[in-house]
Amino acid sequence: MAREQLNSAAYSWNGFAGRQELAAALAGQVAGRLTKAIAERGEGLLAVSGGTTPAKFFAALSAIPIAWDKVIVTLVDERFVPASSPRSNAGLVAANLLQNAASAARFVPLYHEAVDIQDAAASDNAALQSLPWPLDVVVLGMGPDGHTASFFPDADDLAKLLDPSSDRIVLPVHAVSAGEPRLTLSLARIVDAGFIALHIEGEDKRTAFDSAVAPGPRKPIRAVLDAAPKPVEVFWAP
Ligand SMILES: O=C(O)[C@H](O)[C@@H](O)[C@H](O)[C@H](O)COP(=O)(O)O
Repeated sequence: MAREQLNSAAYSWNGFAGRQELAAALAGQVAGRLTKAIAERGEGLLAVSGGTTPAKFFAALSAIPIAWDKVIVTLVDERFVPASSPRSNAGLVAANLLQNAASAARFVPLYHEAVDIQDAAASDNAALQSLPWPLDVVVLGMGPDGHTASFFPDADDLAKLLDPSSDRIVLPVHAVSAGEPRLTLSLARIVDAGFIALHIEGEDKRTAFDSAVAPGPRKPIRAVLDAAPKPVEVFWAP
């Protein structure tokens, strides 16, 4: 497996020659971590991101025959739209990950009808308390602006979203650059995960990542790297 290993205290770089090779490798890692969690505590808790990057990874993971009936899948973040919307991360996960062997998993969405995003976040926060925290696996994406989850640089209350000591599970997000209002897991819950992967593809994302880890104004992805108690595993392909 042709991969480029670059390490630092905050992250471990796993570079792949192609996106399909990355998808197979990341899916294997995630499946292995979930299987270990199931062996150790009887269940596995996985949070995945949406967007345009994860589809190949989701398809590869969905086909791996682990004990999916003991896996709970939720979202790192969600747009404030119903699952029927083409913008829905729940819809993306349903169509690409909760298929094949993985169709046996339990899915916990973030979106539900609510008066506004604050109400939706508050009821999510209550509902998700009962999940078997901490996350065993979280798979993050990243935008060219260095956002991850829904930690957009122009978000209202960004400091609250990035507070590593927050006791919140789900927070509301208002950010002009995000498009619609968002629901996001807090940074505190994300960095508490047993395995933190960052899945990025393309030269623009590599440039954005290199910029985010270089000295200079701190971008949201850097807040995650800084707060994570163990190196974040970065998976990248051109
Ligand atoms: O809801 C979302 O959009 C994601 O959770 C978000 O954090 C995503 O990972 C990045 O925006 C990258 O998105 P792309 O994969 O589309 O580049």
